[in-house]
Amino acid sequence: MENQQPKAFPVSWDQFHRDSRALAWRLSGQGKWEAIVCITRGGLVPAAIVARELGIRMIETVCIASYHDYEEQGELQVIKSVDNRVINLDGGKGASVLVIDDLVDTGGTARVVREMLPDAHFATVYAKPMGRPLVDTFVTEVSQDTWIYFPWDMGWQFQPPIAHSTQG
Ligand SMILES: O=P(O)(O)OC[C@H]1O[C@H](OP(=O)(O)OP(=O)(O)O)[C@H](O)[C@@H]1O
Ligand code: HPA
Ligand SMILES: [Mg+2]
Repeated sequence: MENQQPKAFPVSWDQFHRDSRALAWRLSGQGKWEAIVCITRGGLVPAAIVARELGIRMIETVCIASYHDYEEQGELQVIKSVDNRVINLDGGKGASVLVIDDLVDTGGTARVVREMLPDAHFATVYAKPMGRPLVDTFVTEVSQDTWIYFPWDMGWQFQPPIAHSTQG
């Protein structure tokens, strides 16, 4: 599918690992969480890295899909909600829960999860300006007109030399 966003921010596995570990460092000074709720599918990878770094072994998922056709945002679908055993930890509003996703873009996904767990700490690796107010901790901000290319969506491809694209 053709890229709709003017700017591209490609992320390698190595960079994603470093950025997720940087997120864990930022979180490590901010409290103790009993459980991680990761927003699938993009949140699965940073959640694994943060869980390893912070020693959290209770991992729950909330399964949400909104971008059904790569860069086209469709209707937001909650495929699976948060289990009551996790919602009911520590007062029922998520005070001891860390919610993790790969990024916030418009903030639509984060808003839905915040309604489920209003007191949870919300963390993402990347944030765009529209979604940023919904996130408590993130690592890198990119502009709203940037598309982030994650390593699990990418493959090796021949790159034409720069000179070819600058020739008349
Ligand atoms: O802030 P928003 O505008 O809601 O966009 C951010 C969400 O979109 C992507 O998920 P997507 O719905 O594409 O599903 P995926 O995680 O399975 O790729 C991304 O992983 C975030 O969860
Ligand atoms: O910039 C993005 N990259 C990948 N997935 C996304 N889902 C929403 N925004 C993005
Ligand atoms: Mg997602």
